Order: sequence, then C-alpha cells, then structure tokens
Amino acid sequence: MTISSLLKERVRYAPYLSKVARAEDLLPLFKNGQYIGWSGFTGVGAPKAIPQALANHVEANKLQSQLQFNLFVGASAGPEESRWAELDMIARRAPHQVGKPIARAINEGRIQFFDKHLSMFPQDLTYGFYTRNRTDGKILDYSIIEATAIKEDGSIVPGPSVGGSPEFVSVSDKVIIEVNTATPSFEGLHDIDMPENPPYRNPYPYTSVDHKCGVDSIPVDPERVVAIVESTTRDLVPPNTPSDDMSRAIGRHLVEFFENEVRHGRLPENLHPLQSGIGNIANAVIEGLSGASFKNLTVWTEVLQDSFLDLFENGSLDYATATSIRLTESGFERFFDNWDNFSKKLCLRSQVVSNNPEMIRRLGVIAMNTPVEVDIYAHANSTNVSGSRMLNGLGGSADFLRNAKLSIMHTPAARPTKTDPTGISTIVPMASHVDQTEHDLDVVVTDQGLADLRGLSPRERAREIIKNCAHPDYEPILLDYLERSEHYARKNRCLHEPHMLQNAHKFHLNLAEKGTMKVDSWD
Ligand SMILES: CC(=O)SCCNC(=O)CCNC(=O)[C@H](O)C(C)(C)COP(=O)(O)OP(=O)(O)OC[C@H]1O[C@@H](n2cnc3c(N)ncnc32)[C@H](O)[C@@H]1OP(=O)(O)O
Repeated sequence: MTISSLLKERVRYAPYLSKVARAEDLLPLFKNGQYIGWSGFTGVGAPKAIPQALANHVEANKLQSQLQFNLFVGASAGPEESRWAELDMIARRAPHQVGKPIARAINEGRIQFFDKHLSMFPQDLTYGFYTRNRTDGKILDYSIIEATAIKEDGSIVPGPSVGGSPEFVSVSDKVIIEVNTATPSFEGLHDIDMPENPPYRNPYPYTSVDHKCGVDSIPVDPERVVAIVESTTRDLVPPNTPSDDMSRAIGRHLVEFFENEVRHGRLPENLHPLQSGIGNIANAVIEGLSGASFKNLTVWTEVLQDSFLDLFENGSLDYATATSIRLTESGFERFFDNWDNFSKKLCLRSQVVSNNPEMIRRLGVIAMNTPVEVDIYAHANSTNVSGSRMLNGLGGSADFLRNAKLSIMHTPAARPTKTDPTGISTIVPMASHVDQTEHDLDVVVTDQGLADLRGLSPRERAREIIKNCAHPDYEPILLDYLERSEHYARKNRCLHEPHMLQNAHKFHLNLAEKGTMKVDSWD
C-alpha cells in the first residue's frame, strides 16, 4: 500500500514501513473475549483508527455483544470508547472512564468495571492479577498504542499522554502502533521509567519535579509489532465550563489558606508541588491560583488542563510534570504556538511514576481533588452517586490524597436537582460510599468556606465542616443531625464518631424520594 510522506517522516525505523496497514485490514486479528490495552489517559493519546474500524465493523455486521473485549486503558480514552460502549463491545473495563455512554453501560450492568488506584493498576496488570483465569499464560493479546513518532530503534514516542503504555507494551503478546500524523510530534517531552518488579525494584530517583532520569520513548521488541497504522484524527477534548462565582469562591478560599500557611512558615512562598484533579472545579481552582501572587510554583500531577497554560504564561509556574496534557483544541493551539517555551518546562511520565505514593510523599505534594460528597467526619466519596451510580472512577485521587503533604477536597456546597436548585448537599451526615477516609483529608473547601481539619477530633471536624463548608440551606439540618447523634451516643458511650444509623443516609433516601436532600424530620 502507498505510505504517506508524513508517515515516512515520523517512522524512522525502516523495517516498520513494511508493516504499514490500513485499520480495516487488521479486523481479522480481533476475536471475541480478547484482552486489549490501549494507550491514552484522560481523553488524549488513545488509539483512534483501529477502534473506529472495529466499531464500524460491529455496527455494519450487527455484532453488538458478540465481539466484546476486556479493555484496559491507563485512564479514560477518547470518544472511541464511548462508541464501543454504545455497541456493547466492552465486556470488562478498568480503571477510570469518562463519558455518558460508558458510565451508562457500567450502571446498566453491561460492562464489568473495576476501579483501582491509577498508580497500582498498570503494575497489577503486569503481575497477571487481572488475567489469572487465562489458560494460555498470556496477559494482553494486543496493545494498540498511539505514537507521534517512531525512533531509529523502533521505540515509541507517545503523544500527549504516557499513562499505562509502558506496562501494556511490556506484557502484550502483540503490539500495534497507530502513528498520528495529524498531531505534531511530542518528541522530547517524555521521561519514561520501564516497569521493574519487586522485590528488587529500584527507588525512583526523582527529588524535584524537573528531575529526569528515564528514557524518552517506550522501548518495544520490533518482532512483537505486527502492524503500523496511520491515524489522522486529532484528540478532541470538549471545552471546559468557564469558572463562575461558585468556583471562583472556592479558589479564593484556597488562596487565602495557602497565604496563611506561608505566613506561618508551614509552606514556602512558592508552596509545594501542586496536584490538581480533573473536572471543571479543578480547572477553575487553578485559574484562581493564576490570579494570586504566588511565583515559582511547580506541579507534580497526573493531568494538566488548560488553566495550567495561564500559570505558565503569566510566569508563576516554573515547571510541571504529569502523565497527560489534556488540553482543549484551543489549548493545544496555544501549546504548540509556544512549544519552545512550554516544552522546556514540561515533562510527561508514566502513571505509575506521576501517581507514585513514595514520590508524592517525598515531594510534599499539595493535592486538590473534587469529591461527589464529603461527610461531616471527612470521609469522602469520589465515585458512586448515592452509593451506587458510578461516575468516572477513583482515578488518582486516592494516590494523591493519601500521600500528600496537604490533602484538599474542593467542591460546591450544593448541587441542583431538577426540582431544587440546592437539592444536593455535598456535605452529608454519612458518605454513601467511601474512597478517601477521615485519615486522609486535611482540608475541605466549598464556595461557602474552608474547614482546616488538621489535628481535630471527629466531633470537632464535624462542627468545622458544617459551620464553614455546608450550604446555609443544610447547615441547620446537619447540625441537628450531629447534636441528635451526640445525644444518643452520650447515653451509649460511643461519642467518638456519633451517628444515628437509622438516619445516616436519610439525605440520600430523601433525594431519591423527593428530589432534594432537605430532610424535614428525623423520625
Ligand atoms: C484521571 C484522574 O484521576 S484525575 C485525578 C482526580 N480524579 C478524581 O478525583 C476522580 C473522581 N472525581 C471525578 O470524577 C470528578 O472530579 C467529579 C465527577 C467528582 C466532579 O467533576 P466536575 O467536573 O468537577 O464537577 P461537575 O459539577 O461538572 O460534575 C460532573 C458530573 O457529576 C455529577 N455529580 C457530581 N457530584 C454529584 C452528586 N453528589 N450527586 C449527583 N451527581 C453528582 C454532576 O451532576 C455532573 O453530572 P453531569 O455530567 O450529568 O452534569
């Protein structure tokens, strides 16, 4: 087949040119029940051509739920995985996904989804934990990895994310590389550590965010590469919701908190390396920081969103490292227009390193993530609405929040329902599902204010959270719950973390029955 000049330019290992194929030609390789790894993390850097060709094939031949895969991606992939979900092509999925079709399929029980800390997922896969029922000794049948270039030794230069690709490649029977010629090459931006298994694993040597010690591409045995496919579709990240009064208020409270920490000598003037989670709130909080007076900031995180570009551009951010740069179309344009500047200040690592607990603790990272809800004692739910409905997954939130120097959760105090503009309180009596525990969180912040929980007992914490963070519509209801719980607990000598178990989830029950968490009475 004819090979485009762009593809020839990007593939610098000549033997691969004889393996160039069209995505459609590879369809016979894929069989029902296979275990597949995709590159990609938070919607960028995932393969596109082969997943689309497979989806077209399933749709055209009405193979829905007959051609299904066990699909592993470092975190969420792009719109292709939504299409796979709609066509019932995913039997099993881990560890983090985003998009209504895939969440719907999980919540309808059509996809067996499991959630694992992002730092642990790739290594557990390499241990064979998730494929222990296979009888052929294989782990992954195929990895489909998007590259933006191939080096002279056949190694893969990823695009805007590294994610779990190094581990996927290392345990894949066969590898297919999609070379994306529509996106500029990201060569020079990566610092990759290849997997090393315990008990003789060396410590990651990084002692600052800009420290680089890995390789700049993913090594692969060329014998295992069965095809090279040109991909001409760019990543498409939807625009972020602009910040509003609510998210700006959260940002303001956090900036005040950081300034106070600096004044008291608990943080240096340039703070500590920052981690910021995914989503609209996280994006807006970083936007808030860009308006503050902090200089020489550094970032050790998993995902960089558009707002980090502002920090770079106004000179407050010295260096950022992540496993993914999830930029919108205009963000990528800004990024490539200033490539010379940004590329010196940025490095992409694998997710086992960006989310590594030892690194997060060593660097004293300040972690900031958005929960679904937090309870009065500071247990947080990041994943399951009303204890059952999966949103996106745990992601790296617990990797960071368990190990950070300062563990912060930021959230609106209330969210709207169809019938009540403040129908959901994000502060609840008892979390309906727990991802982060009271032992992990230092600070909870909402648009209403900030609760500094360090060193407080559970009952002190509860008052701090209710007083500072709860929406005024819920503050009296939560205080009433706490006081009644204390009353019962005092009698029964269980005052450490008092609850009325029969009412602990009454907010959630009320929401299901009446469309609001505003409980009228506890009896
Ligand atoms: C890849 C990574 O791991 S990044 C590192 C951090 N990762 C995580 O923290 C993973 C878990 N967190 C998340 O998935 C997100 O932060 C979320 C979903 C909790 C919040 O996301 P945001 O974009 O900031 O908030 P947003 O207000 O847009 O909420 C997203 C959706 O969740 C829904 N949601 C959030 N909280 C609740 C709640 N308490 N009850 C009902 N629905 C809720 C919202 O209604 C919204 O639904 P919609 O898309 O249908 O409108």
